[in-house]
Amino acid sequence: MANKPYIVVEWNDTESDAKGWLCMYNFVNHYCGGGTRMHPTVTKEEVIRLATAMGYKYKACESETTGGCKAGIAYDYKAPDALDVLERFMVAMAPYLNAGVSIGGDLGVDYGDVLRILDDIGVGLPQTKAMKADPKIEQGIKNHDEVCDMTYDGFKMYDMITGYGVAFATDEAWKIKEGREGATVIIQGFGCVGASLATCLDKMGYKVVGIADVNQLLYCPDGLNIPKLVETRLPKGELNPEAFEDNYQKLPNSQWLEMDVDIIIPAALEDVINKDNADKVKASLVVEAANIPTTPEADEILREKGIDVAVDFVSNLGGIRIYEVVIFGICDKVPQEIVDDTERLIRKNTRLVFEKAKETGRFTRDIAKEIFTPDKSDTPDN
Ligand SMILES: NC(=O)c1ccc[n+]([C@@H]2O[C@H](COP(=O)([O-])OP(=O)(O)OC[C@H]3O[C@@H](n4cnc5c(N)ncnc54)[C@H](O)[C@@H]3O)[C@@H](O)[C@H]2O)c1
Repeated sequence: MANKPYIVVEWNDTESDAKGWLCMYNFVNHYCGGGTRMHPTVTKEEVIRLATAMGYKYKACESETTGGCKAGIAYDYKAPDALDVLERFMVAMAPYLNAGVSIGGDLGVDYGDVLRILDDIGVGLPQTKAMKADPKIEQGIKNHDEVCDMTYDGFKMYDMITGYGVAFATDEAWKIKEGREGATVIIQGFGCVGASLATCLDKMGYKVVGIADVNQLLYCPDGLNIPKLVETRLPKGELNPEAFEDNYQKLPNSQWLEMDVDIIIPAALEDVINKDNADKVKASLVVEAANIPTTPEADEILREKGIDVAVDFVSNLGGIRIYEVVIFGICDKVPQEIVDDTERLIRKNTRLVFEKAKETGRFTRDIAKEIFTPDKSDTPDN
């Protein structure tokens, strides 16, 4: 059983005060994958927790080809030299990237920028030697380039798949809990994940009554007009006040988790449900769209209160599953086929966890961690 990260690398920028870490939690088939985040508050511990979650996520993703990793840079992603910092970090990490450590985007880092820098510094899409020699993978990479440009329900595939997957996890968990039709939902975050998640839930008949972004909690007990809010959304996932209707209330965004609703979904930042606020949660289901949004202390409070948690590494695996199925040729480059595959997998895994929780009365995170324990690491390619 892998319970410690296999490799952690630390980096200090020579041109700025940026600092960064690459944590390779485990290699499977000499390969691992995960995102890169940039934020002033990133720490080594956070990167390790995120990489650990990636290890569990690839296991839940049924991957036989990839382990989990994560990169994090402590720097302001809005700074004028943020992309230069990202490039210098990736140059420093190139020996690992060249050996099959595949890093993508995450909070504050755009996947397109990562792909462009990887090309510029001569790495290309990170692969092991065996992958580079495999014509099927070469074709998979070409297919992946095409899939990145495809759309589904008006969203680019990568901007859609994680949010839709979280919506499927929500629906499966809610049905097993025998929750009422038209349940009310509040989402924290309206970026890539939050906007597509709200769209899919709205289409499935859930009533999205609140959305929190960096500026406020927008709340309406009768339900928000999701298509309009999505269509008018501002860059960086901000709600557009021009789309607000007269009966909408603008509340402080810290109130997102204490409103009287059936389901709350953190889809923005880490550690937002913590020891200082977990006792205020009134919902009976928390669905984790963000990575590590609940601290271990908050978990204890939710467990005591009998609140179920659909955990991050099961609910939000859409973004890594799409990469996996396209690169390794599991799905054709057909948007509906890719969405169906993600839906099948996320519903199946959510069902496994929630049915066992119902049967045993145990906490969902404990069950999920048992079922999806990552494999012990093998080595990087050399
Ligand atoms: N993008 C993906 O495919 C993907 C996949 C898996 C997990 N995740 C995780 O989901 C989360 C969101 O990712 P994203 O890609 O949607 O990010 P994003 O940058 O597109 O959007 C972030 C959203 O959070 C909001 N926000 C920021 N600070 C806030 C605050 N204090 N209160 C309320 N809202 C706040 C922003 O206004 C924005 O709406 C992250 O934890 C990320 O790691 C993303």
